[in-house]
Amino acid sequence: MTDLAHIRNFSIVAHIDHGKSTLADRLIQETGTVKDRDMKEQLLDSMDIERERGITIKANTVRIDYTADNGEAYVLNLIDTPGHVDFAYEVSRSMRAVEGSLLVVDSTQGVEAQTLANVYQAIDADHEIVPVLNKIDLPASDCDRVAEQIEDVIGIDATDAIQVSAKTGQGIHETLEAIVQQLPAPQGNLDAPLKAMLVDSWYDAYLGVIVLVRIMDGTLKKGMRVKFMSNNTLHHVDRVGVFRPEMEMVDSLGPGEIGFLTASIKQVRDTRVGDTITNDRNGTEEALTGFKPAQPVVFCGLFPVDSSEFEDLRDAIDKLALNDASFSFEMETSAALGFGFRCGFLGLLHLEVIRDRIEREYDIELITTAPSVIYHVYMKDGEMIELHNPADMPDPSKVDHIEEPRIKATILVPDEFLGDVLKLCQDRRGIQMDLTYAGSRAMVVYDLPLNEVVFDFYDRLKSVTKGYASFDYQMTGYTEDALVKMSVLVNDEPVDALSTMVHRDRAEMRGRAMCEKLKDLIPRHMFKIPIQAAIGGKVIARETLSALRKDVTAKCYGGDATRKRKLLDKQKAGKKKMRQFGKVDIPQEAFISALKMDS
Ligand SMILES: Nc1nc2c(ncn2[C@@H]2O[C@H](COP(=O)(O)OP(=O)(O)OP(=O)(O)O)[C@@H](O)[C@H]2O)c(=O)[nH]1
Repeated sequence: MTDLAHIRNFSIVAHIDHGKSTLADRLIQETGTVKDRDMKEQLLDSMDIERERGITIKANTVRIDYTADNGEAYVLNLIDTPGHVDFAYEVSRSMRAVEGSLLVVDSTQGVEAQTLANVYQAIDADHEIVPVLNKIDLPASDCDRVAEQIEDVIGIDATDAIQVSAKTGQGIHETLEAIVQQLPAPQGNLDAPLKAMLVDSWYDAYLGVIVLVRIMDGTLKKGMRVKFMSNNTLHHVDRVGVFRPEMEMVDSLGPGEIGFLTASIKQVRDTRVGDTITNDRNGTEEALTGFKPAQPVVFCGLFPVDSSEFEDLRDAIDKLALNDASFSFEMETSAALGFGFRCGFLGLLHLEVIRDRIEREYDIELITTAPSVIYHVYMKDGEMIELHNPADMPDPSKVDHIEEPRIKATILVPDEFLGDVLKLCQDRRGIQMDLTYAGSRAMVVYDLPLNEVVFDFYDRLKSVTKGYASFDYQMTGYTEDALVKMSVLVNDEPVDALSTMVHRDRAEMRGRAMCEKLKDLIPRHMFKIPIQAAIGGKVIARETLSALRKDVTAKCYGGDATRKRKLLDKQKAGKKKMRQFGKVDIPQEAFISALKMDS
């Protein structure tokens, strides 16, 4: 157990790609926590998928021993937090477990939307904040400008900001000294009953659920019985340890310390993030406050391309859910797609990550239906229905009104792209709330329907600003609007998986765009195929795909039989990725591409 005065707990807050993981690696390396030869790049991004995408998804933790220039030995606990907007909730909970933050800003870029969102969370959690200007090895680095920006936009003193290159190691020693000197030591009472915060939990195939904890008061010991206060469940603690970053068992953890416990817990769902852990008898009276479970906000259907893989998909989803309490699912049947699952996610990135993992780790090809938000449908009889799937929309004649979720979006963008950003937000039914400047960058705040953002807003934003805009959002609440369900009929058969909720004023435009897209995406068949968009019984847009005999072998006449066979095989493989609707084959990518808008 380490005495409180020699502990420093901190997190690193940054915009995506500003170098948070690289800095963490360097701190670990500089202190000899990991031997040089064991050092892999981006040590804390443990999942392959994270490494490939270069984003940190799960909050990770490491305990670092550091002997400071004053000769004293300190224990530094770093909790690494994710940087993407979907995981804002994970950021907020890990913030509560530490007393300070390093605010990392890329000195070639400056403050971005997620810098702001994350630093405000740190300020909310009463953190002491140490500004760090990273990437000073790059010629485009401009520390004075960025320090000024931090002061102007965030309002914290950046005169003593540490200048760092996480790449070369310059400034790392100064960063470690600042952690020890500027961040406060944790407080806590060793003699009080155990009070520990459940910061995070995940499933490990060997040890069961691993629970990350921050000890507030008292002692957590191996062999003791503890109570999870939210549901009064009792558990026998069979291991206590710390991350260095690999697991190291210890006998106990005391106030201010961060580590983990295992207690033969089978499912992540049995551990609520933010819960208070105490002794089974004579425990603490007061639980920690302020935590709520993460709520999924984006829903979509996942169906196997090959319907015989449904059981494999169920298995994959069950396993993924073991480790991800924020991912929800239930079985769904679609007339068009057969058996599958309706799944809920924290946001689009979360959706993509889960989808990729199913495809890659479990080798199941998926059809993903259009993402949808949760609508509140108020019926004339006073009932309110939460609509997760446009296909389940009740009879409109019985509906009184519909409410949709809205968000407050903050976008930071260089001046020259401002016009395009305003147009994009306007086109997505946005209401401008604020527009300010920080140097040559504009900060715009918009009130937008979440529905207009979940799909391809982020992609569009990146493309109209050549990647220079940054974006962050928060849910604000539900408001009523003129929303209708638009169905799509291919060859007169409704394709339920393509149903969407749209604003009445835009339905026609959307319907037309969707029919045109589908016309390009669906291959020609031997008969004419009408493609229609409809609201209720009324067709609002129509395209016709003309008939064609697609003879791919025509150009190989008289020729080489193997080439001919190869072409036919290739065509067969292409077919596998299609689904039949009535008599029409629709390729998998149509379900997503048809919904992308060009505005
Ligand atoms: N030249 C230079 N490149 C750096 C430095 N620090 C980080 N990088 C590079 O910047 C990119 C992003 O760094 P990461 O550490 O992955 O950024 P991050 O903030 O952790 O990103 P997320 O984990 O996705 O939030 C990587 O390609 C790094 O190699 C630096 O000091 N100098």
